[in-house]
Amino acid sequence: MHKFIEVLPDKTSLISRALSLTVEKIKSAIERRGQCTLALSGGSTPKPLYEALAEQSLPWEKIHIFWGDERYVAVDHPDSNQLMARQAWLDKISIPAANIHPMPTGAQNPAQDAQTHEMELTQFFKVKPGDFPAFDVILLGMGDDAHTASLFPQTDALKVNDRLITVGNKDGQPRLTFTLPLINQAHCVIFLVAGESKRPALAQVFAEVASETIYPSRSIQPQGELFWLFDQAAGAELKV
Ligand SMILES: O=C1O[C@H](COP(=O)(O)O)[C@@H](O)[C@H](O)[C@H]1O
Repeated sequence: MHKFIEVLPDKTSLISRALSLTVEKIKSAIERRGQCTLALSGGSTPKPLYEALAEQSLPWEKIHIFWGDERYVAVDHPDSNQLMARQAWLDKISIPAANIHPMPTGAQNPAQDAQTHEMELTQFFKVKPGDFPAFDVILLGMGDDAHTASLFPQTDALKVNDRLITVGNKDGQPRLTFTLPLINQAHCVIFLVAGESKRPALAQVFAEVASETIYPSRSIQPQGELFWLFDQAAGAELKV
């Protein structure tokens, strides 16, 4: 793993750096393999990045969009990660509908939807059951509790290592999420972390010793590159 840490002066610079890095990684995947597989994060931090990506001129037909996690709500629900990305970005560009691969949430059975999406990924990447595909780029955020994707502290999802997709648990509410081994198979993972409220969790994520069960973002160790991008408010006190 190659790890890079950057503390940007403010949120605007953070988004601008995330934009240039994401575009660079998308282009290099397309140059190498003819397409890019990109997994999105949800929450509030990446919205301006998605708005900026909507203004880019990229070969959208060569880009396949996935989500690293999804709240278990209907696609038109305000909490939907898919809805946020569609409104900020995907509905504004000419991308083939077949290139958008949302996590399904309609079966009223999270385990069944997780299994359906697992099959979609297995077929898309043409991997054998039990093998983990390598995404070109996975965007991640980190919550104040150090969760990432929907891998929350002290939950069963953290222990799943034989599947691509599992059911996360946010205070008793189900979510769908990439598993740790799927994230860690990626060529490039980019964390975007903004705001002072993230400082206590970050101190533990970057501490020499701390629990990965309590601070799940510590477990993100991809085989390729790992970028941690912070704004000053989040990263000011980091000792790295
Ligand atoms: O619930 C979620 O939270 C994290 C962090 O979100 P943020 O609002 O602090 O940026 C996010 O990465 C994840 O995808 C989302 O579902």
